[in-house]
Amino acid sequence: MALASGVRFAARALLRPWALLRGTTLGRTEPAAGGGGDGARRFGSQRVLVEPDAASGVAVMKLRNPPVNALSLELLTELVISLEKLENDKTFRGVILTSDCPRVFCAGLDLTEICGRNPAHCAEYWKAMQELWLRTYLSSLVLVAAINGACPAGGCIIALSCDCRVLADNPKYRIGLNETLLGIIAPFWLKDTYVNTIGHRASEQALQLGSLFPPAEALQVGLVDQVVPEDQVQSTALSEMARWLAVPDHARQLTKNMMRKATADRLLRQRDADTQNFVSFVCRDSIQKSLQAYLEKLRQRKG
Ligand SMILES: CCCC/C=C\CC(=O)SCCNC(=O)CCNC(=O)[C@H](O)C(C)(C)COP(=O)(O)OP(=O)(O)OC[C@H]1O[C@@H](n2cnc3c(N)ncnc32)[C@H](O)[C@@H]1OP(=O)(O)O
Repeated sequence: MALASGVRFAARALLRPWALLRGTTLGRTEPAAGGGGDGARRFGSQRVLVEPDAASGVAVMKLRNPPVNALSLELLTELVISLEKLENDKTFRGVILTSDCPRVFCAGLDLTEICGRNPAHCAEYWKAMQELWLRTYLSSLVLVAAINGACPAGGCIIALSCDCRVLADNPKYRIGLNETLLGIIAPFWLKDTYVNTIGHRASEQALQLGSLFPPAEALQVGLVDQVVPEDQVQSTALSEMARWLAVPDHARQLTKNMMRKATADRLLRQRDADTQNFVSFVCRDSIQKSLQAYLEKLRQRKG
């Protein structure tokens, strides 16, 4: 029965991707009425706005932590809770992840969470980052990243954990794991996610150079799946979502798990060691100095 309804839904969505827009504010400038159409009720938290559309089974999850969606401990926690809520509600089959902040999808780790902080806080923070990656990378939902702004480091990891990525064609919106430029290194599970997406040689080079790819290069290296004009990112993400939802959930979910379980298990087997490695690394004086200098440089630039 579920399969039949799943197929029926998919046919409808494939014919009219815009049908998925119903009840969301996507494509509309004015603030949505209280709850959108079809009884959809927006929910979320201070830093994550969720616009569910029960009729389509698709929710839009917007990061809303101005000015740059830096991954604070609160944002990490609220993202995990919002995703878990949608996964537990069988009405929903897909989530589009996007930004509510102009020009930035997500600026990566909130550096103030690890600069000048004690080891206990750094450990708590890193566990939250691990949890978000595990939740998104292994999600039973279809996750489509609608990348409507800059997407460095931790932001890139969130996008890479999705099933596919649509990037706005703006040369300022660069994407990549640029950790080495801050004097830090990506942990193995970020490396693994990169390798699984763009291959070993491309990852080896991009990780060492801390490459931030402009849209055309990101598409060429396979870091994103589509590059479209900025005003088409959300509609393209919806069309892509319809393509993925045309597949019966059970078969797609088992296949996703087959493809990703080994990578996730590597972290699950050594999660405490990974946390200890992170804490001992970032709490080194030399690394603290490097991060402080980077933050200072950021604060001095403008625009
Ligand atoms: C040890 C292993 C860890 C591996 C895992 C992940 C690593 C990381 O994620 S480290 C973080 C990497 N992130 C970056 O390198 C991005 C840094 N930010 C930028 O490049 C720009 O801010 C960005 C392109 C995202 C946006 O540019 P603008 O729109 O011009 O904004 P501003 O640069 O003016 O920034 C506004 C405001 O935000 C502060 N900011 C920016 N990024 C961060 C951040 N990641 N953490 C904390 N704060 C950040 C910036 O300093 C400005 O602050 P104010 O001057 O106080 O307004």
